[in-house]
Amino acid sequence: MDTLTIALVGNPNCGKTALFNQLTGARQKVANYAGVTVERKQGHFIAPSGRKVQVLDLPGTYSLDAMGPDEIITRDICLGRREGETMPDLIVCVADATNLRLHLRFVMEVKRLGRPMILALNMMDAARKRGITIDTAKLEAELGVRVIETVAVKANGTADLVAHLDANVAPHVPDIRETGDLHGDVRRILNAAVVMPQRTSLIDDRLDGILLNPFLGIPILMVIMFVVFQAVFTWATPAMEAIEASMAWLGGVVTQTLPDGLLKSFIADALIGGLGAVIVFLPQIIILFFFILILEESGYLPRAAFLLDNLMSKAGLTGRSFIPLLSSHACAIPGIMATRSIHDIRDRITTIMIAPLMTCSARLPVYALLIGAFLPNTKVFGFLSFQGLVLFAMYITGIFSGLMVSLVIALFRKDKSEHPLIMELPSYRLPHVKNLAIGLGERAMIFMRRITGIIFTVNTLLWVASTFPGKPEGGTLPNIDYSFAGMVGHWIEPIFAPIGFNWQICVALIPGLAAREVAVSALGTVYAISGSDDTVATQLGSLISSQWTLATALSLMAWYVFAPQCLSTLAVIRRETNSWKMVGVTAGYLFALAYVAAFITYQITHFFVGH
Ligand SMILES: Nc1nc2c(ncn2[C@@H]2O[C@H](COP(=O)(O)OP(=O)(O)OP(=O)(O)O)[C@@H](O)[C@H]2O)c(=O)[nH]1
Ligand SMILES: [Mg+2]
Repeated sequence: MDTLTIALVGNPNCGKTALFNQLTGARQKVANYAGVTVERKQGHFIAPSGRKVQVLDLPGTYSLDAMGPDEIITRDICLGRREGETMPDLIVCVADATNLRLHLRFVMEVKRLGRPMILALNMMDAARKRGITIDTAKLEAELGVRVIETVAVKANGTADLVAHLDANVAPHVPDIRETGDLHGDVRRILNAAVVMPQRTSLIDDRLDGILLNPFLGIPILMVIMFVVFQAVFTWATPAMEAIEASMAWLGGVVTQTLPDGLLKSFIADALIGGLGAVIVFLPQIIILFFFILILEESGYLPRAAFLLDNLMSKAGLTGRSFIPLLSSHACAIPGIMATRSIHDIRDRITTIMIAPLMTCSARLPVYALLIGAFLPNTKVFGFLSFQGLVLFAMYITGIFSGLMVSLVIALFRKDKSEHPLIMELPSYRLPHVKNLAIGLGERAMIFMRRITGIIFTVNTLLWVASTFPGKPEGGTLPNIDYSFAGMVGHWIEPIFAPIGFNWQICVALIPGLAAREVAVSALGTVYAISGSDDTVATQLGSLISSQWTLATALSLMAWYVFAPQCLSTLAVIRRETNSWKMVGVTAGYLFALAYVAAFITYQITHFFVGH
């Protein structure tokens, strides 16, 4: 069968990726703000007749003027001018039906390319709900382009589009009747084909009146963040206890049934003690992402950017840095990739350098372990979880440090030009329960894949290094003290003694360089191996709380705010900046800050608490 290649182009946030996912069954990130997609993505589907349709999803652009790199890339791809890229047989221009005034301009620009195209009039559900009536036939006639209605977030919302692509109609090249007056053309077409309701979206205006209110805006933002971290601690408890209990049960079974030896040690110490220590945090990760996904879909996030713009520009950051920094709270890697939308190179470098300071979800297990083990589970004012408050403070510390570092970088900058924030505020939208469930399932899968992938691998290596060469004749200490890992731990301990880290933490920090949560599994393994042979340490929290001082725990938390304990982040910095020097500078300053912050935290706590 023949293959049809189509490219999805359009303004940001019109639903290209949602359409792409719906067509191809992919799971690319969709969110309700501009600039979500930063890399071209390819996929395909087989239409009912057996025809293969190759689909290309592109980053959104506001125009095709050769202004910025994104615009040039999109235009070149449409025209088949890009090396290694086949020219699409058909351009599917996607437009948001609720915002045609803006989006039609882009359609007209695509038309001028003189390539075969159709218009996917997306978000028709939202347009109908708002009382916008669009006469598709008229629109088609006025535009001279085939128009197909779509709802990219509904199961069969793309049926018409698929049928059209399948029908093997000869691709139609629109007639270019240049009037030269884009505005005039758009106005004429809108007048002919679209009837807008008297008032557009009362709900949006009302909500913005409250959420963007100069006095209420920031406090509301604070309350929202606050609630998120409260929920992470309070809602997760039952599920976490259930996982802990099953780990303990499993540990019991293993100790009773397996004979002493390497296999038993591997299962009990590395798998149950090590991986089990991380898996416990799955419920908290899910709850955190539950809120992140809702915030992303609702359209609130760009409003938060608007509220914080003033603060950010005082710290020398541009408004464009907001979305990359925000994504970095899930993971710094997509965050750093999202900096591609920042055109000013120095702004971009600053954003890349501070992205690792935003608290990514891999830090959650580390913080949650330490907070849960060392800080009292008390209520403040009778209803606020103290542990939730501390977690909130950890996130704020990350953001605040990022702003401070950016301020310092700005001091060294000669060019003080400012870039005002120009950002479209999308409509508010209720998240679809089904999409939310799919999104959460995805996050759970990613977490489990990390556990069975990198965490398992690195942790197994650590178990080997902690088990061999084994206890010498007449050795009195636990096995691990004589192992390779134990030797290395004792060897580097003096470097970390001033910040209160014992040798076990030193051992855990090394595999923890691969990924942050590995430190938790590594501590689990190290303590499980050190423990007596007939019990399996399933409660890492209670174990460390009896062996470490508060000063050590807080110092390790401070360390984790800054330390670049993630190889993938460093690799992506190298890829995005194409410079090892940037990797060195970023890793260097982050390690230095980590050491200083941990040192200060340790010494101060030690001084006041005395132990
Ligand atoms: N109600 C409704 N919402 C939609 C529809 N299509 C997409 N959305 C929502 O619109 C928002 C933007 O969708 P995306 O697919 O991320 O948009 P995009 O065009 O890929 O955006 P960029 O990657 O930033 O260029 C998301 O909140 C989607 O859930 C639709 O047909 N109806
Ligand atoms: Mg997209």
